[in-house]
Amino acid sequence: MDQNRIIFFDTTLRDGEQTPGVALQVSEKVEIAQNLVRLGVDVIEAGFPAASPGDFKAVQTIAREVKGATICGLARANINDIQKVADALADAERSRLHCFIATSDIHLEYKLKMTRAEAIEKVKEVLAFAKGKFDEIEFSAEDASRTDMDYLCEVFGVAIAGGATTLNVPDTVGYMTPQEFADKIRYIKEHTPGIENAIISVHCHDDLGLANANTLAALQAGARQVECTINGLGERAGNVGIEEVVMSIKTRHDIYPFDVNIDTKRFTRTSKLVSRLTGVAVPPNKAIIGANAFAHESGIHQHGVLNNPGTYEIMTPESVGAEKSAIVLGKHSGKHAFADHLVTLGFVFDDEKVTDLFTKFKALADRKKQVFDDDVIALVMDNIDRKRAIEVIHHHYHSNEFGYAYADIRLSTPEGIKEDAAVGDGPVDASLKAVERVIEMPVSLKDYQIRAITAGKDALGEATVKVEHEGRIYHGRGISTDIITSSVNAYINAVNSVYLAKELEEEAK
Ligand SMILES: CC(=O)SCCNC(=O)CCNC(=O)[C@H](O)C(C)(C)COP(=O)(O)OP(=O)(O)OC[C@H]1O[C@@H](n2cnc3c(N)ncnc32)[C@H](O)[C@@H]1OP(=O)(O)O
Ligand SMILES: CC(C)C(=O)C(=O)O
Repeated sequence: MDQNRIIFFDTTLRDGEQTPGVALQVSEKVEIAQNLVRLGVDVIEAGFPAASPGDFKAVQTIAREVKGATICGLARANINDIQKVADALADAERSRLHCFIATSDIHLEYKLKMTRAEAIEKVKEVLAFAKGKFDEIEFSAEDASRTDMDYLCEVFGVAIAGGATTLNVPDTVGYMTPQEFADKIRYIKEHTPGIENAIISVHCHDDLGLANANTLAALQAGARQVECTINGLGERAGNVGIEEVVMSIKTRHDIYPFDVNIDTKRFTRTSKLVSRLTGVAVPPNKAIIGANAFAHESGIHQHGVLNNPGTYEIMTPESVGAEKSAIVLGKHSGKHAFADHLVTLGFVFDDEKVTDLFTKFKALADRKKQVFDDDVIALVMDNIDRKRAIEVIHHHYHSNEFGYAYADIRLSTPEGIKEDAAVGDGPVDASLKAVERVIEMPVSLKDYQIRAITAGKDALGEATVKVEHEGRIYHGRGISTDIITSSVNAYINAVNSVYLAKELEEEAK
């Protein structure tokens, strides 16, 4: 294999599942594994078969159904665990045993209650048992980064003699710093018998927020396998996220001249899938996959990005499969971004009018965390003396405990006052259907979200909707203590945006 090719070993389904509160079903693990193959990972650590019958089943099912990557199972240094991995991986296209034992003095003394010599004997014994049962054997020295270096090299030498071809150096407790970790990898390369025929792997935890920096430093020092997870999931502060390592290599290829075989355009969708199935939300400010990774809120940045995204973006959102850069209007936004946004909403004004609206926008933004499209539309409407096309005159609904709901609505529309009624699955569905019947405009609901924006029993509920009309997306937002009213208002606001855009288009002709 190419000397600079990095092997990606994904452990979302094993260390990632050790994230507190996460327990995946077999079918969910298979779905994630299939997506990992599409992403291009080389090895999938599908689980720890001795941990539970469910984990055994998951590893076995993935081994049977998921082709295109090596399937790996974790085992302690004991015969029973290794036999379970062998049984679970019997039908794998290519199988790998990942056998580990802790080697630091603190783990040996307090956890395993073994001497250094006994641990070495254990490695010899279990690898002799494993020999011939797998296509590949990986050996990990748990807590390697806090292990005496000469002892670590001795254990690795024994593992290589026992048939291991990948030697993993876990920074189990995320204690390393980049320079120090790189020095350890070089030391291992220079002092481990037989290492020239093996691959050095690293497995970095993020306890000090250094997992990616440590991984990259290890690669520079000669490691060629990276153990990682989707969304940086994993025990405690998690493992290094695959997207961070890959995009560091791709973005700084001048410093990290490595070859990777990962389809980076799949990062965002894979991240969303894993977040949905694990129930672990991705923080908005998370590098590469966070919702804000390509969002710009401040005027100076927005001005730069509008002229050339490269001023503030070191990779394109498309390269990681994210939606295009977002210009978020808020109190730090500037006039360039505001004027650009007016145009995207269909408003074209002279500079004097834009300046006047911008002053009012700044005053509004000082009072609100984020200014949405319908806030801007309302601001414009109030200042250009234009009536909203549709207003609610009356709205009434009722529903029963079986989910059946009825709603009627009376609206003032450009064609006069009109009313209609509808039934639906719940009061929101019935109310929006009633609105659709009245407005007779082909709009389709693309997104609908509801959230409480204040606390307590009288909390305000905010509904946001996205509707599509003739290939364009329009946004609407509504706020009320009654979430059905919020939803109807959000929908009507989005429809008003459609009317307004049409009016302005007509005027421009
Ligand atoms: C750094 C890592 O992430 S390692 C992977 C960690 N992942 C997990 O632990 C998840 C799955 N684990 C489990 O379901 C359980 O811990 C099991 C099924 C593996 C074991 O459960 P139990 O038998 O109840 O043991 P328990 O978890 O309390 O203690 C761990 C035992 O494994 C032993 N052990 C720990 N690591 C190793 C090792 N690498 N090799 C051999 N034995 C080990 C401990 O000494 C202890 O043995 P003891 O029971 O004889 O004292
Ligand atoms: C099993 C090993 C590789 C591990 O998860 C760790 O040390 O963190």
